[in-house]
Amino acid sequence: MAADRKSAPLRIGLAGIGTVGAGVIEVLRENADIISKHCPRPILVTAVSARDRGRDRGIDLSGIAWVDDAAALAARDDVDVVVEVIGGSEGKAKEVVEKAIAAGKHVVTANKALLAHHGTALALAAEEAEVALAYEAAVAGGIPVIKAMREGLAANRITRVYGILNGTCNYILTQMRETGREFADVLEEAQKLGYAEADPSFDVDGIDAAHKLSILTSVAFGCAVDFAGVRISGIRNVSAMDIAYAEELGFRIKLLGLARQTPGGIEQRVHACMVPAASTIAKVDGVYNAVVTSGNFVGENIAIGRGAGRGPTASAVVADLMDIARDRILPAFSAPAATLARAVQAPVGQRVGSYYLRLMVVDKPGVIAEIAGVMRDENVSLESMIQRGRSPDEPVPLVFTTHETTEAAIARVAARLDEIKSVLEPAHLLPIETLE
Ligand SMILES: NC(=O)c1ccc[n+]([C@@H]2O[C@H](COP(=O)([O-])OP(=O)(O)OC[C@H]3O[C@@H](n4cnc5c(N)ncnc54)[C@H](O)[C@@H]3O)[C@@H](O)[C@H]2O)c1
Ligand SMILES: N[C@@H](CCO)C(=O)O
Ligand code: NA
Repeated sequence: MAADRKSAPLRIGLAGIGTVGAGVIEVLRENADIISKHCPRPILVTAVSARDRGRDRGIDLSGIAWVDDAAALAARDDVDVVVEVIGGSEGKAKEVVEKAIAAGKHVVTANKALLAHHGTALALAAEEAEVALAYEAAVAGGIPVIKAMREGLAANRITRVYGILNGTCNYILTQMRETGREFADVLEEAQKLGYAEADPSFDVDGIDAAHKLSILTSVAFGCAVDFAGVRISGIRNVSAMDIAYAEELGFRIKLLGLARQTPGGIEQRVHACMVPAASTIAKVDGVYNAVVTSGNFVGENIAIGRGAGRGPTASAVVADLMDIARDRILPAFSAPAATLARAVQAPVGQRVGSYYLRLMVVDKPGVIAEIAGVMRDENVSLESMIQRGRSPDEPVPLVFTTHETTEAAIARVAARLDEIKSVLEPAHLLPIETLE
């Protein structure tokens, strides 16, 4: 019996046949020979479910059972693993995963929103049911970052993890820099390429990166997933002008997710920031993601790869299926779920670092002195200033970089500058991350 099970097919119920789901079928078919070399059990999709049965997806579904209600996949005798690639933190996706676990089926998902909101509870349920909850595709797409952190780096105390965690934003920022095009144009392109979330504001407002960061934080620091503890802002306010000034100042603008252990607790932040143009992360462009992990013995470890799209994401889903077929099942978030306590979150406003500040001002004598006075009052020291172009009729940009200061001090500066009549727009503020 045991020998039979070891070579019997691992049967998949696929919930969702969109970008990722169709990719999973494609990888399993096209790479069947290579997969069988690494894996003692064939992996077969036996049942599928999606919203629209009649849609032409360009893949042959003959011989695969169609299920109208994806949650019914859990009850099928011909399904050992439910692959959830529907998306969304609530609704059908959650029901599918919960029912699968309750029915004793393994789960593989690409759904970071679901895990960010319900990851710890689902991990607990999966452990109690003695089934896998695997989600490599959910964080940094095709990069095996969960595997690296949970296995390859497992002997380390992790002190910091950060990276480019959203392919759509990185694609948009790269295109804006390379072509000077505006944000909205490029977003449409990322959607067409299958990179963006169903609601692309999740990408551009930093929510998707925060979902992923909260999962990484849990794996890295052995705490409960705490999405509410992430401070989030996105890239909507990054303009072509800031991208050009970044270049001039020796930086690139990236949307980063950063988590680290501080004396006051765990700090989790997602925001656009300037990074040194010469740094490795600055050169990670397009749909590529990067995850940089610091461990107390290994030092710094960098993984780079495609973070979104059909092929890379499906590659990660299938790798998880292969682990299940090999009986390699680990606790979802590295530590056993029952030990994942809610970590203290670091207090807000305590970031210490430099800032980029762009103001749009009326070009008249005394403006700079007034601005410098505010900085002096708040004890914020200037590192550089760029003023170019004179125009009595139009707002002109004034760009500053500061020496090290606190987030709270720079926020007070921005609020006070907003009250100056000759400052025409709220300050465009970006942290400068030296990544040291
Ligand atoms: N596209 C990517 O690059 C990528 C990368 C990593 C993770 N993900 C995640 O993978 C998941 C799927 O993303 P996608 O890009 O493939 O989305 P998609 O919109 O292309 O596909 C979603 C699929 O789910 C089906 N679906 C929707 N509601 C359903 C319901 N109630 N019952 C049954 N089926 C339903 C749709 O019919 C469709 O087949 C999401 O969680 C997403 O965040 C996507
Ligand atoms: N929308 C996501 C998909 C990958 O998780 C991104 O652009 O990174
Ligand atoms: Na991954």
